[in-house]
Amino acid sequence: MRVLVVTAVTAEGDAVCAAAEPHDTVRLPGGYVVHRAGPFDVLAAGVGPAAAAAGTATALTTAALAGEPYALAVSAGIGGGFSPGAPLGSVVVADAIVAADLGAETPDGFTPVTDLGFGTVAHRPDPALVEAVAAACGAAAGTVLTVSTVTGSAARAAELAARHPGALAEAMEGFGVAEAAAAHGVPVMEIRGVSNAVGPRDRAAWRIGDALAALTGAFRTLPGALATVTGPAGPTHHP
Ligand SMILES: O=C(O)c1cccc(C(=O)CC[C@H]2O[C@@H](n3cnc4c(=O)[nH]cnc43)[C@H](O)[C@@H]2O)c1
Repeated sequence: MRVLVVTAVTAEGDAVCAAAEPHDTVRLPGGYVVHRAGPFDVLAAGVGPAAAAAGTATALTTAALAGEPYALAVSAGIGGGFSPGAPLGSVVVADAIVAADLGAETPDGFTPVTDLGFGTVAHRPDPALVEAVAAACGAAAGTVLTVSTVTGSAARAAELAARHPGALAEAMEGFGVAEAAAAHGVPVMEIRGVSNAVGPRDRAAWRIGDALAALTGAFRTLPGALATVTGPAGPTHHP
């Protein structure tokens, strides 16, 4: 069973690869480079949902055309944590991957695109998979928001928390990975090591090293957790 892991940057990809035995590197169309370690094919696709979707779609399409489709796509990296549920250095596993700013501003406030009659704003990973992975790595499970603008104020953090009561973290790629995975009928997950608090900008308080170490720890437990839910064949694939 092979798992596609999509990160934004190389440092996050390295943290995932550190959890498994590295083997080779594969080049994909578009200049993408996939580092293979244990069951993980790790692709640093760039920052933001569009880059994540483009990279994920390229990897999934390449694998499908080769007759070796992925069993699971995982969006992984560092992220901001909502207090008090997601402290710095902890891990969050998404039970919902939600595009928090995909919509329209109206006189009554933000309106998601789904309320306007089109699109999708949420993907929900398999609950059994979420539960098993979160339990194995000691993570909290909750909504992970995908934003195109990093939250930098208490007011915006409060607005997001009010609109998404189950939100534990925010990052910038999960929804892009999930959209591409959904288009290919491939199950999706999102796993974040918490590097900073969602709220007022405070770069001195970031704990990127701790978040990356937590990510490595989570990926060490992932193969065992997946096996308990799916068996050796991996999650159900819907071509
Ligand atoms: O300059 C800032 O104030 C700032 C604050 C947080 C994150 C950034 C980034 O440019 C990192 C974006 C990168 O890392 C993920 N990430 C990490 N923390 C957050 C967050 O609090 N909100 C959204 N994304 C975050 C994200 O997935 C990107 O890949 C700058």
